[in-house]
Amino acid sequence: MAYLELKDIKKSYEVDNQHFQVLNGINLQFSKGEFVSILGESGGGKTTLMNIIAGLDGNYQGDVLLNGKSLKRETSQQLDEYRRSTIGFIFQSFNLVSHLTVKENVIVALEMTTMNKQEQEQRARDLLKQVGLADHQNKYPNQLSGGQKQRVSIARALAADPEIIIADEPTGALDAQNTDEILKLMNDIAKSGKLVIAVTHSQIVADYGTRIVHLANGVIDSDRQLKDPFPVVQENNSFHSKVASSFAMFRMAWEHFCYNLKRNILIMIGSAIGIFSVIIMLGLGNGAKGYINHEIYSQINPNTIQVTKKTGDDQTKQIKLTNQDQKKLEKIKHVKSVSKGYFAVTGGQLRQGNKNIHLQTIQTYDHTIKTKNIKTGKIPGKNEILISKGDAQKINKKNPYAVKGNKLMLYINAGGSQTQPKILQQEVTISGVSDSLSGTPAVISYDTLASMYRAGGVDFSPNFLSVDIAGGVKNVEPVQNKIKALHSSTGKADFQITGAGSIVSTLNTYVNIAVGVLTSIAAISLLVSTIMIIVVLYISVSERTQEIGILRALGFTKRNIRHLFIFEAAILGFFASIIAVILAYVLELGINHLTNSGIHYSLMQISVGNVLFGVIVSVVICLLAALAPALKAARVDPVVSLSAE
Ligand SMILES: Nc1ncnc2c1ncn2[C@@H]1O[C@H](COP(=O)(O)OP(=O)(O)OP(=O)(O)O)[C@@H](O)[C@H]1O
Repeated sequence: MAYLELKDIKKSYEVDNQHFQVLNGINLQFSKGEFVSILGESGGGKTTLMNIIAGLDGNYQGDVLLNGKSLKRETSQQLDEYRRSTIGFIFQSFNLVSHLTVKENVIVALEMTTMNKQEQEQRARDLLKQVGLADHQNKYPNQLSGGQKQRVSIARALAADPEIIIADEPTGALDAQNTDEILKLMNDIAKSGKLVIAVTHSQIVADYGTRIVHLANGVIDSDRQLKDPFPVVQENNSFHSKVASSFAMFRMAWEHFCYNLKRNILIMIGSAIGIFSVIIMLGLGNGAKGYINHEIYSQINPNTIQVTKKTGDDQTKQIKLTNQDQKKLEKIKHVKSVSKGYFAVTGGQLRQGNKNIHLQTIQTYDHTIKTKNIKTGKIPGKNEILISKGDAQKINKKNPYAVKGNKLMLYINAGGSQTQPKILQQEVTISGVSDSLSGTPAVISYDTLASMYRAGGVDFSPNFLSVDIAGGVKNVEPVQNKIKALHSSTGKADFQITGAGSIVSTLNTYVNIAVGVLTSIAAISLLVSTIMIIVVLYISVSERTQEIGILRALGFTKRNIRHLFIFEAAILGFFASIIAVILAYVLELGINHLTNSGIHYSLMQISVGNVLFGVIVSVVICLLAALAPALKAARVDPVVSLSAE
């Protein structure tokens, strides 16, 4: 049984509805150890026949049998495996991968074997030595002569130790001396027991082999045996072929990325601009939110909120809070303590000698008042009052903090009628001065105020409850929501949150909306970057059509090709995001330098989350952008791409 048999092979092309019959019933048998030259006129169908033998073209009539087994029934994956393990290619135009070195070009074929990296390196070195290129291993193809390129191509064809070497015009681009050297090498290959089939126009090449087959008008018109085939040598390889691993494809993607580094840097800068804009918008959002919170929290304690009863339609009505209300609030999760408070909207007066200070509002002490704002003195105890710096200046303009310890009369209007207002009075000592402007409430203890009302015979109940929340700011909003959800027996919501603390979350919501809008605007540049990446990857696929053809001819699967482009896109995306992050951090330094000297706050705060977001978005965008070009690359027909100009 012949090692390779062609049975009645017919092949035609359809162009513009016209039928071109190229092969019209080819019957041939080949054995191992033969060096067969196929001669014929130009356009006679020699390359077409080679593509069929090599399993690159499956669209023909008739059959190709390898060891009696039909290739016709093989799937696309099985044909990939056939090319990987059985076929080695030598092309007229060498078809080396331009961005890989001589050694890497040989290793490409070894990526599809069970050899480890070290063994691959060793075999590539041995093969290059065998073809006389030991000293040129690290050169790129464009640094080699034509003869040298063809030797690399031979070394690559031999790499996976295939049984059939197919050479399409192997000496077509070479001078006489190089032709002779390449023919010797091919003869050696046949001598080693392999089947060498060479398509040629050259009689010199034909005469070198063991057999000449002549093709004319789509049929074999002569088949001449020149010499006996070389004897078959039994070899037992320590390796066999396999599908290239994803890691191998990643390495190839990385090699291509490095080879085109300058161009890739420009692409990455382009795509980094989009990610950069999004990261700085998010960073500014964090900063703005942080600044607003910082400003509010520097005045109030965020972990204490003030709760009042809902007044219904009558806004002027004061609603008293009861012990029962206090207990209700105390039961809420994360509530540390609830204390009574009173906010006297009617205000009052402080009088010292002939000096009269009008107090717009008086509030009982609770933890919303930050002790760090008390510039001198302490929080007010029994019969003491804490006043603002603005009010203290009305007593001692030059040295307002010196009023601490002064005794004054405090008058509070406790209602009554227009003609007979009920004025309560008490001598109080200034316990301290807070660093706030006039207009902020003067503060006394709840007990002091309660005993003033009692002494004046006026009914007194708290008009707000002050709720201390445990576990930090994160618990404030949940507690606020629970309080707002408490209902009275009539089914109406009972409580409302007052004071500055209640607006923090509202403000944060507004900032989040503003950041969202700005980030969406920044995302437009991200969209532009994405379109750019898609265009670049499409161009890259077109540019690399021939490389894809070479890889497919070597036995790389469609999946391998898809991975190659996807990995390259992922590498682009990752490094683009790194550039974006570096640029964003540099801008952050600059902006914060300015804002720190202006408002004493770092207005840009890029978080680790923002960086991760940028990296992930960049990689995902590049992967999505790569999807269509990668699929296009995988679909490229190797026969068409190998003949690509
Ligand atoms: N994809 C194709 N579509 C249409 N016609 C094609 C295609 N590929 C090849 N042909 C035609 O088939 C015929 C045989 O081409 P082939 O390349 O096999 O010839 P060849 O014998 O190798 O020629 P040469 O010696 O000039 O390389 C030619 O007429 C060519 O124009």
